[in-house]
Amino acid sequence: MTPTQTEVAQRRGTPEESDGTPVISVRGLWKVFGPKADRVPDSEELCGLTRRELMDRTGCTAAVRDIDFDVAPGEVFVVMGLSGSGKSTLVRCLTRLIEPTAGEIVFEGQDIRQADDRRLRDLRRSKFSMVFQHFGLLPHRRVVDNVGFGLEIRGMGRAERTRRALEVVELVGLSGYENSYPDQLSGGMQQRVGLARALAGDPDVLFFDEPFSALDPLIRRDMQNEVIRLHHEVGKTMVFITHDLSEALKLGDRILIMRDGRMVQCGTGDELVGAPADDYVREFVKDVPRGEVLTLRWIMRAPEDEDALDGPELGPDVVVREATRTVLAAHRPVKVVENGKLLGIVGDEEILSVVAGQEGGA
Ligand SMILES: Nc1ncnc2c1ncn2[C@@H]1O[C@H](COP(=O)(O)OP(=O)(O)OP(=O)(O)O)[C@@H](O)[C@H]1O
Repeated sequence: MTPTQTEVAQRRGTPEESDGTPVISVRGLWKVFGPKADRVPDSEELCGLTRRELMDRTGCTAAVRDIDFDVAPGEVFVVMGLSGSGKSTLVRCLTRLIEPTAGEIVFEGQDIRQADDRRLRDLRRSKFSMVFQHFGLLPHRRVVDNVGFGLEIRGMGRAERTRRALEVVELVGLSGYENSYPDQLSGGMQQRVGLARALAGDPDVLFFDEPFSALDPLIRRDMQNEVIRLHHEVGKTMVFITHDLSEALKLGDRILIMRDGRMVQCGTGDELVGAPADDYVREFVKDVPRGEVLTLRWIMRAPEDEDALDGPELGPDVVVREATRTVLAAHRPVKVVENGKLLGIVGDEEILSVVAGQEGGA
């Protein structure tokens, strides 16, 4: 499934203000499984081996290899890759559910790798929340008590946690089901309980590990829209793992593509589609409808002497599909303008070449 025009427009409409300080900053992160794993990141020779060679030589698997990235406040940051590319390991390293082998993960000015048990417990209880594919709901507890479970562990009194739980139950659209038990709910509804539970403690960062993979396509689409809606409402920073490109494009402000433990490219959806870093990414994005992802910035051209410059104006970040009607109706080039400055022009030819799928890309 590809994102619809409205969904893309919705995403474009959620810029988050930021002072430029990342919420999470990852540098040189490695996770190597196997004997004497520590020696791998330090050895130029071992780092140069393929996965297979490394396994044969050392018995080790480098699940995450020398990854760097920053997550901005309020951003939906997607980690995407095929099965076995290292997505889960990477994201579990961020909260130290898996101990990284090397590298740095800075959160609130501190390297999470240096955190002692107490700090780590505090981070997991009040700063981070996870939503997994398997909902992990407690079967003998009602929805409201499942949602309030984390608050109970934190020591919050019954009345207060029930009040908070009911608030988030409403937020995720489960009002009326507060007193149901998990097995009385559909898969999609159970995942809404999982979402509510993750939101209840008002965390700084929500981590999603393929949360919707087990849901059927229509419910999955609903849940994706739900995440977009919740993100609009609560503006939380989210790190979302998926192996599904259309899900990544629909949800992600930026997408990090992994292959064999390495980062292949990290960028916005239009950057991945407009300028794929290599053949691997190019192959990944080749079926994406370009008009729904590329913006005018990618297709505009410099005006020439004979071009009329009295056409309508549009911003460079308008998605091609949304600009099509304006451009085709204008009978003269549309000016792409940012902060009063003419960046370029777009005419019928540029639009049609993308919509017809002929535009060249990188
Ligand atoms: N505990 C472990 N011990 C040894 N190797 C592991 C361990 N956990 C993961 N791996 C290996 O690390 C690599 C990355 O696995 P990971 O589960 O992170 O990938 P993934 O992209 O999340 O895949 P999937 O989408 O199938 O979950 C794989 O080759 C996997 O076999």
